Amino acid sequence: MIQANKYKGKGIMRKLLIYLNEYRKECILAPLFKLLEASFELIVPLVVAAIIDHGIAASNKSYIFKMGGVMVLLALIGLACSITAQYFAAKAAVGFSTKVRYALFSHIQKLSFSEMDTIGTSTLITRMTSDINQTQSGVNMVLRLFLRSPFIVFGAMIMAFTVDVKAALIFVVTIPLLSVVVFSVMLVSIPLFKKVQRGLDEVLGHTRENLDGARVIRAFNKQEEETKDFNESNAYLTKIQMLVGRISTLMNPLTYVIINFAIIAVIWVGGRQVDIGRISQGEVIALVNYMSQILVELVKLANLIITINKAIACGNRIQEVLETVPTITDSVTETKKSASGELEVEFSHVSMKYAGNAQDSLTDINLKVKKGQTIGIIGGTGSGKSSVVNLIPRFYDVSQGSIKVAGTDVREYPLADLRQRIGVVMQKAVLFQGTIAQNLRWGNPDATEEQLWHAIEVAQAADVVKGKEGGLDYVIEQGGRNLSGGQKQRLTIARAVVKDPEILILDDSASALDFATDARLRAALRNLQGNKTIFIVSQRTSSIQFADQILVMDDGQAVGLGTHEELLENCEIYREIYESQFKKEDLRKNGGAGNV
Ligand SMILES: Nc1ncnc2c1ncn2[C@@H]1O[C@H](COP(=O)(O)OP(=O)(O)OP(=O)(O)O)[C@@H](O)[C@H]1O
Repeated sequence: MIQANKYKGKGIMRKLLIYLNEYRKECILAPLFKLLEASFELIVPLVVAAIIDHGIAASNKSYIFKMGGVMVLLALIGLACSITAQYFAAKAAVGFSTKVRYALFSHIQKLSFSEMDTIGTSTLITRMTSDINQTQSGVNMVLRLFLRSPFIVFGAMIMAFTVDVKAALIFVVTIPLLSVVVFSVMLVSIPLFKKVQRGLDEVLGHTRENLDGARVIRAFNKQEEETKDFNESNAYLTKIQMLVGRISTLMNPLTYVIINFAIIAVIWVGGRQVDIGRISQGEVIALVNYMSQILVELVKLANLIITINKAIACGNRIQEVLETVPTITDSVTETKKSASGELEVEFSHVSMKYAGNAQDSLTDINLKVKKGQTIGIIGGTGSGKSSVVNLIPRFYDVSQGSIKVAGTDVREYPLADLRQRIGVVMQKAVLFQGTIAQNLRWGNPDATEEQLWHAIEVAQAADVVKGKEGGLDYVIEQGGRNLSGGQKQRLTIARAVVKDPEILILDDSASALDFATDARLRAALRNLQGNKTIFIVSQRTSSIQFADQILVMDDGQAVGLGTHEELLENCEIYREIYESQFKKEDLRKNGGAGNV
């Protein structure tokens, strides 16, 4: 379940239906043409009756041909109506799904990290793809069949009454009986269809996870186990689908038994009416035809209701995402100017809890960072280092306390203004399909080639770019898959430098760099123009030991704050980390570390 969701369950899919507003004309014309088609269909049994009574009975060939022609004409008009209805229904349904897809995509862009964490990427992909497709076919079917099928059922009954009241009474008994069978089968199938849907979701989720982790699966030789797991969810899906299939197949024998009995009754009653001269033989055939039409339409109606149910379920799931209120909103339109003094970033009694977590991930963090300072953040895995820096650009919001950037609370900035000041290099290096130059210009579309090369030099990525065919024009493939992890890391650092932010955050982003390159990177960052404030998150003391201040994190708490020397003196955790690594570095005789 989506936590931030404010879905109240009322007005099923109502919010989605506004996306049909622009297609009102199509929503009226499609059912209208379907009704026209149905009206012509209802005339056909009468034409057949006329052919039997006046053509065959009187061996009047020209009459048979004439009425045959009428039947063909009726069929052609019906076909034209049906195609027109299909055109309007498809136009409305496709237009609807395009708009919903756009709305959903735009809404997802507004969601903050917190909602993205809670909903999950794979769920969002399902909403964007199969759920929208399902609602699209629901809208299409509703527009075409929702009026048509009941119209034919009642129309055929009324036509039967115009033929003969006594025989038509059989319809009055048969229709409810048929309805009970058809709708009972439908009622049993609907929950099973929901299970099928869930089974499909599971198979889809399994496939996605497997494809995402294909390399790890092979590396760990887990292909067989994965195939076995997949088979299990696939077998479950097959089992449920077979069950639904079996129940649905019950519908045919049952309905045909009822219809055949009804037809026998019609022929019997009709025959007697023919004997006493009240109706003709052709009219008896017309009654039989009407009975068959009713059966076909009731079955269509039951399928339609199943499709509607599925569409509503999918529509509600889409609506849930659309109704998820972003926790971080961009309500401020103008940055309030405050006297910042010399402080660039200030944490005051900051605590933070992730949605769905029982405990705070950060507790009472205080930190004052002056303009131009370099801050190192160190601590064990899961100690809260990334959480600290993620609060500065408001990827998440504090639960308590406040964070100020240049003297103003981060919540009082328009988000774009705040994030424009900050360059973030995330732990996971992500690049997008396009040339290296295009990727580097993400934060500054007007950057000159000279600026790009400067940033590349700073990020120690010159060898990477020069080594690629085309240099800056080298095309990075989707997800940066034609680059190594370290190459990606360097390019993401260069991308942040091109943005020329006031505050630069490097979240463990030099982990793939060797010590010497890491040291050169830090020296280059220090020499950047514009007195930048730099946050370096790292697990390596060598990466942060020459920072102006070092924040030591442990289990969400700041257990130390000071310079390297001060911390060695009075912070046990820092000392432990340093000593454990210092010895290793010493053994390796790595002279590159710590020269900044
Ligand atoms: N998106 C999230 N949702 C829920 N809990 C989270 C989320 N991100 C982090 N946490 C939790 O918050 C705590 C701090 O995580 P954080 O990522 O800040 O640690 P870290 O020090 O950066 O770790 P690492 O060095 O391994 O990256 C951890 O216990 C983690 O499980």
